[in-house]
Amino acid sequence: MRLDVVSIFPDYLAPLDLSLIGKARRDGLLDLRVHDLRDFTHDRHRTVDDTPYGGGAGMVMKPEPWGEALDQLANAADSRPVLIVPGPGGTPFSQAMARELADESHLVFACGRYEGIDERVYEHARKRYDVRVVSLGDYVLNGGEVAVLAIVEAVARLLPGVIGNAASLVEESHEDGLLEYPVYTKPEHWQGLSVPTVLLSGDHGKIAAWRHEQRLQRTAERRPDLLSAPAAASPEQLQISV
Ligand SMILES: COC(=O)c1ccnc(N)c1
Repeated sequence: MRLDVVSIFPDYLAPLDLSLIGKARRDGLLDLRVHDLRDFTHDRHRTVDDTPYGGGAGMVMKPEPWGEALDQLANAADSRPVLIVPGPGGTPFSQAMARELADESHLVFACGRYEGIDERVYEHARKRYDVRVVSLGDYVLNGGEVAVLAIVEAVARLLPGVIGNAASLVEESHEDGLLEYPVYTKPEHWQGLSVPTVLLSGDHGKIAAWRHEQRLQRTAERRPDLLSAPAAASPEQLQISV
């Protein structure tokens, strides 16, 4: 997968050089390139923003640098890329969206700052990209970079070979509509607290059943909305106590 990120703060994306994502890049599983938007300006001050038409507070990102950057990246694409612009007014990001994006061959991320990007950039980009505005939740950030870090990690970890043991992707929260079960490791006793005995039994059937029950309990307690989704049964139907 090819990923391009355009930002006026490219150093914000440095964490993508670390850990499993960094290893995936070094192993050639991920072709991730970060670009400085100011490299697509041509004035002495490398200007990327200006005052908003119609007045109002703050500054708006100018269309020319974005247009040049996105045209250049589209020219480098083998197929129609997906352009993801993180923003509070976007489609809520989800594990399902992460899985969908993991099947794409080329993702381009535009990190907005200030009061946002001139709307004509979105219109222009739609000629060559599948444009999607994506939100991490109902809150506002100063820029799209933090959201890009989250989205790239959620997507990249689903790519073959990125996570050493693909089995660890199974039964994760949201993978099948339920939250994950509680996990334990040595020591068996700690601060007067012990590991549930079923996990020491060696009975894999009982352990699997206990873990599934725990997932249902946790989901009912923390995210009952997931259980009320059409695809899932209700707690009563699942015959669990809440
Ligand atoms: C500038 O970007 C944001 O404020 C943003 C991006 C993604 N999700 C959000 N909830 C906010």
